[in-house]
Amino acid sequence: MEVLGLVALPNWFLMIVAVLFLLIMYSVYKQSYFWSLGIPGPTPIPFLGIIPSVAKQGLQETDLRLMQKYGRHVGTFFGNMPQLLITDPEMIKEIFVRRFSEFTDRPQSFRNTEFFDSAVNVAAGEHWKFLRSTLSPTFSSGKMRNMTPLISRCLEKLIRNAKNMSEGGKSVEMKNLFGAFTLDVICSTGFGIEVDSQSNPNDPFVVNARKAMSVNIVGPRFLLGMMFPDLHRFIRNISLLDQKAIDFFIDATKSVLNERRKSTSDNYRDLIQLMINAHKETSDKTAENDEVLNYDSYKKRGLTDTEILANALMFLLAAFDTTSSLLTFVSYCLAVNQDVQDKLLSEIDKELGKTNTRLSVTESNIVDISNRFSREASADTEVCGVKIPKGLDLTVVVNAVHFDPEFWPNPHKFDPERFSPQNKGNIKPFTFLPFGAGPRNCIGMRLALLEAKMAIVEMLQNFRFCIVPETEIPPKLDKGALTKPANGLYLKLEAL
Ligand code: HEM
Repeated sequence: MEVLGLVALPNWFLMIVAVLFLLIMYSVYKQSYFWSLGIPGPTPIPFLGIIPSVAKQGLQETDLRLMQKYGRHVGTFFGNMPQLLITDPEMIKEIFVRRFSEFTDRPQSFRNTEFFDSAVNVAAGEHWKFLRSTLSPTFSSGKMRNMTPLISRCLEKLIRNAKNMSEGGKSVEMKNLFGAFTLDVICSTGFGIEVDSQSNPNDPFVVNARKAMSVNIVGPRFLLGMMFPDLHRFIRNISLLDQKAIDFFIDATKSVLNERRKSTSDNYRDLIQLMINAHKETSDKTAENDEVLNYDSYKKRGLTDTEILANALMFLLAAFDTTSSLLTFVSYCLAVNQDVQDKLLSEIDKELGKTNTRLSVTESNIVDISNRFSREASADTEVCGVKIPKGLDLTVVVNAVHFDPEFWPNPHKFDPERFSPQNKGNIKPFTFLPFGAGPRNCIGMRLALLEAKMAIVEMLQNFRFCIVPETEIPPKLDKGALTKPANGLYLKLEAL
């Protein structure tokens, strides 16, 4: 074809230009979303939105910059997916607690293959209410206490491995050490399977667990979903996770289920057994969520095998990296702040043997292991004067709240005293959100805190955490959605 009678352009070239033009128009149309709502935010890059900035600076840094520049609610695009980022405690309270019934579900982009629709963190509407009410008693304080013998066995392996790794004064990579421990704990408390991840890294359970957990967040399937949100329902059954590893766990869980159904023993204390028995349990009445949801009224049947399989897998994925990162940062903070380590040791000596030991150090360290958590608006509405259309992804930026000097004076100081009984009352509501907020907060919080506290106490009774020349201060953080060290975290474990 000739253009203005001057140059002859091949048809294929014009076709490509036309397709590109249409694609850019599609993206500009999608990304005009926040302009029409009058919500502030950066000018999006077609198709990519904030992805280039996340790839370059990491999610945490990008979020912090956006919130500093645009305020407590910012309209952004992850690819072509609109996300309203929030750090306003009033807005968080409205969405996550007061008007929870209008914002119950997680955003569409959260959905993986159909199999995972049966997992409590993905399930929607009435199905989520049923799953949450049936699974909640599984994580009650009493059930967690029953799990302590399982955790104690993993602690023995942790200490043995820590001794081996630190032999001859060698520095120890803490994420690796605690990663093996948390994997042992979730295999044992979740599936009733004993592994020693550190000593037997080739155990098929360990190999597949690691594969299942290494999600490439900026992989092709994820990017395609973000750039073309309208295609989501067509591509959703392409797994975001390593399908072979997932299949391994489905088979392993199926055989545990079959064995349990044949067994007459009532000695099993793990999550699989608790899920098999879940419908017989009543809710933990002390749980704040029960007041909001009246969980017992939703429990109408037992869990199906698919629901047990999907949730067992989800617990594995949710428990591993989070708790091991928490432990890694606790050990780092104690190594850098020897005075706090001394104080904690004397606290442990005083409290040991008592139940419910307060370890404010652990609490202060869960600050932002999960950088973000989200809900979806079920209808067009308005919150705190901000227009929210149906389907919008509302995401709390946890690290921006936790490092906000207006809520946390001197936010980068490691100061566990902020969480002491005397000071706890000064914390502004909805500014401390390590496990999310409202009835859909982290269901595994008690298990995570129990295992983390037990591990810290045991480690401190055997070692002193010390920094070495390889210790990165402050540690460079991974660019993804979870706060973890980018290059590992090296410490010396001085035997006591
Ligand atoms: C330090 C460790 C952990 C941290 C920091 C953490 C953090 C979180 C956060 C921020 C959420 C989102 C809450 C919301 O949307 O309001 C969440 C949800 C969830 N967590 Fe955890 N978590 C941890 C450990 C665990 C463990 C050990 C398990 C299970 C064994 C677990 C299972 C879940 C599940 C199933 C959900 C989804 C709940 C639902 O949608 O109803 N987490 N977690």
